[in-house]
Amino acid sequence: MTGTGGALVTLSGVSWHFDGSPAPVLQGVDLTVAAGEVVVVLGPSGCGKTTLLRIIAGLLHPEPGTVRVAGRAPVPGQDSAIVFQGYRLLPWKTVAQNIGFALHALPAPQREARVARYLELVGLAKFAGAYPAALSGGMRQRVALARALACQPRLLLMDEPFAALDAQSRELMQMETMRLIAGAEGPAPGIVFVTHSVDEALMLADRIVLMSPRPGRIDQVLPVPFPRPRWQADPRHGPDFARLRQHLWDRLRAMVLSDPQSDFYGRG
Ligand SMILES: Nc1ncnc2c1ncn2[C@@H]1O[C@H](COP(=O)(O)OP(=O)(O)OP(=O)(O)O)[C@@H](O)[C@H]1O
Repeated sequence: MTGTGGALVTLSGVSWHFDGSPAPVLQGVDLTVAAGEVVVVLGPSGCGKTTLLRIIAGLLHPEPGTVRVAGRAPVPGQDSAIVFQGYRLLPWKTVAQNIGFALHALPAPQREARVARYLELVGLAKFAGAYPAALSGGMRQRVALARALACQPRLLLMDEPFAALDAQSRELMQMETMRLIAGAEGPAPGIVFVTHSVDEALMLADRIVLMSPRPGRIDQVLPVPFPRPRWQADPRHGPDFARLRQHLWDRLRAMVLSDPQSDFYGRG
């Protein structure tokens, strides 16, 4: 799962300014993501993390700057799959239909076989015919993850996917996600994962990209050295975890307290 192979994603000088907004959201972002690498983007609220994901997905075109996924400008829905915080399942479709929704290009027998395989992988085979309303938050997020993985994307974009879950479900989903990705067919996808949680970043990332507030720039990039699978040799009680955690918190606190636009300005 560490970053082997060439760059899957390359961002060069990426900036973004919403029409009518007083300041740019992103400025001069340079970033690469290797095939199979997990890059976690961490930063204060409003620093442009979701905007960055939308640019990598090809939903927004940077101005100025370039983005390449596997060597070309990204095509939405073709070069990546996205998992959102709010699941975005279709309530009128069953679990199986939701997972198969993006697989319409496959002939029916192949589509059904693939849906069955991913239902099995996320442990929801018994719920194939259920509707999202009948599922818990954790189960819905597993369906959303299965739907994304079933497309066998080379790039998986995850936008605070577990933020709405309770603490136990959140930790189980972090663990499950790493297991599912390792167990999915084909080469492991590159992952760009957005979060506010320092601990989540440290448990999931090969590298953490720490962003500064408005306009969002890369403040620093930290390699995370803990071996995988991380829930077996749990690094959370070791001194290296505590040191990295402290470093990230100190930096986040300093950036937020010195940001004149932050609600916390002047409290430091
Ligand atoms: N469509 C839009 N038009 C104008 N401004 C926008 C639009 N979408 C987002 N913004 C603003 O751009 C900034 C960055 O938004 P973005 O959602 O990318 O940040 P974020 O880091 O993901 O935020 P959070 O951590 O709170 O989810 C915010 O100030 C937001 O209010």
